[in-house]
Amino acid sequence: MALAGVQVLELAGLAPAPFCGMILADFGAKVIRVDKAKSSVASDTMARGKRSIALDLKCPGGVSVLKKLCKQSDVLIEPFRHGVMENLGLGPDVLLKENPQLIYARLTGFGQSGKFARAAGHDINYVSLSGLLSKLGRKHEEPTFPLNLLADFAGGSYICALGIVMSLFERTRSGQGQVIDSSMVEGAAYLGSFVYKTQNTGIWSQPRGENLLDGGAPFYSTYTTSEGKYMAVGAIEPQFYKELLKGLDLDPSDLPSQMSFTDWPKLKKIFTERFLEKTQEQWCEVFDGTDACVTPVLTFDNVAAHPHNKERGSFVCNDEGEVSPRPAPVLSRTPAIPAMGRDPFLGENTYEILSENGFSAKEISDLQASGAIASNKPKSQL
Ligand SMILES: C[C@H](CCC[C@H](C)C(=O)SCCNC(=O)CCNC(=O)[C@H](O)C(C)(C)COP(=O)(O)OP(=O)(O)OC[C@H]1O[C@@H](n2cnc3c(N)ncnc32)[C@H](O)[C@@H]1OP(=O)(O)O)[C@H]1CC[C@H]2[C@@H]3[C@H](O)C[C@@H]4C[C@H](O)CC[C@]4(C)[C@H]3C[C@H](O)[C@]12C
Repeated sequence: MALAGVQVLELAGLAPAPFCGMILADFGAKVIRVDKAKSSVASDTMARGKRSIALDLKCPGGVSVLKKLCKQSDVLIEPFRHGVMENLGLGPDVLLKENPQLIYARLTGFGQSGKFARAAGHDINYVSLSGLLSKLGRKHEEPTFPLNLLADFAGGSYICALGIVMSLFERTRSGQGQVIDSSMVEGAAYLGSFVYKTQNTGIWSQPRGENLLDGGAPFYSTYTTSEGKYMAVGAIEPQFYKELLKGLDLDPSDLPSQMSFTDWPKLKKIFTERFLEKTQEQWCEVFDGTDACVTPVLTFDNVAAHPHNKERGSFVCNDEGEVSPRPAPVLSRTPAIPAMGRDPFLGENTYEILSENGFSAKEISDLQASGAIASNKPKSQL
């Protein structure tokens, strides 16, 4: 796999760092999640392919274990607000001095500097500060956030993973590590570059929810079908719009012109009424295989069984019967091979990780006795 041979330490966090670690694990990195020794519940629901070590970083023994692991690792991902790592004596100055090749990824909401650097926050706060939340939502409604996808995972996990991979690539030339300041506010804003950089084109000239791509246009929206399911319509270009009207059995000469936005509410009403005439399956029969850009809104229950997704194997099922998306993108020679086993218990792999990283059996039992580490495995594993 593409990241084989890369060792990553992921300090346990809520959602963005776990997904970042999972991406790296899916593509072959050896990802070690560092859990709290005193914790009993894992909040990491994206632990695929990871192992877990439990350390108490509030005690000197735990800190020195982490330092030693960092000396032998390529990447550290830390998910705490600014200042937490420094307070633990594990700031980048310390760790990069000991291992100048370390890539020290700091995945936070507000970044390492600025007024909010030490403030608590969640996805919705980061999207709001990115400017993008002001653009999301239906007409006359409050801004609507797309679950916690935009900042946590797209602007957070993915952007941070990209930073890590770029740093690994650069390190092959310079031999040096570096610090990644991955702010979810900035990651989300950066993903919104298209929206920022098209502000003067006129496509956002109307209030929120009344524009081309924010649900204002009748040909870029969702519609309810006769049995209460939904179809998604994205027929922007005139040739595709023509196919849409054909599928809906509407005569263009009876309708206002496509780009007359003052007529969009009227056109939307016509489309709404038409979509209510058939079931989702019937509309798929009409539109599948055409260029009308009309697709069913699939649910988690039927997404894996959809013929297109099934043919490509876009979803995988693990040993526990849990269906989840296959890692993307697909690399032709070194594709990701997601692990199929269950997630690790907290501290399940503490002993094996320590011994792999050069700790003797005596050192491990001393650490255990001092409370610096914890394990979910019986001592006979030593
Ligand atoms: C799905 C839920 C998660 C929702 C995601 C939400 C929408 C987000 O937006 S996540 C993004 C949050 N923001 C960030 O990550 C930005 C950067 N981080 C922060 O700003 C902060 O970390 C913080 C605000 C998120 C949290 O602040 P907090 O004060 O708690 O933490 P920090 O200041 O960072 O400091 C950490 C302290 O901990 C110490 N530490 C760290 N490691 C160790 C160690 N090894 N040993 C000792 N000490 C350690 C560190 O030193 C700091 O100490 P100090 O404060 O003294 O400095 C999910 C949320 C809950 C989940 C559910 C739950 O877990 C129960 C179930 C579990 C089960 O397994 C699965 C189902 C669950 C129901 C589970 C389901 C979901 O996962 C959740 C609902």
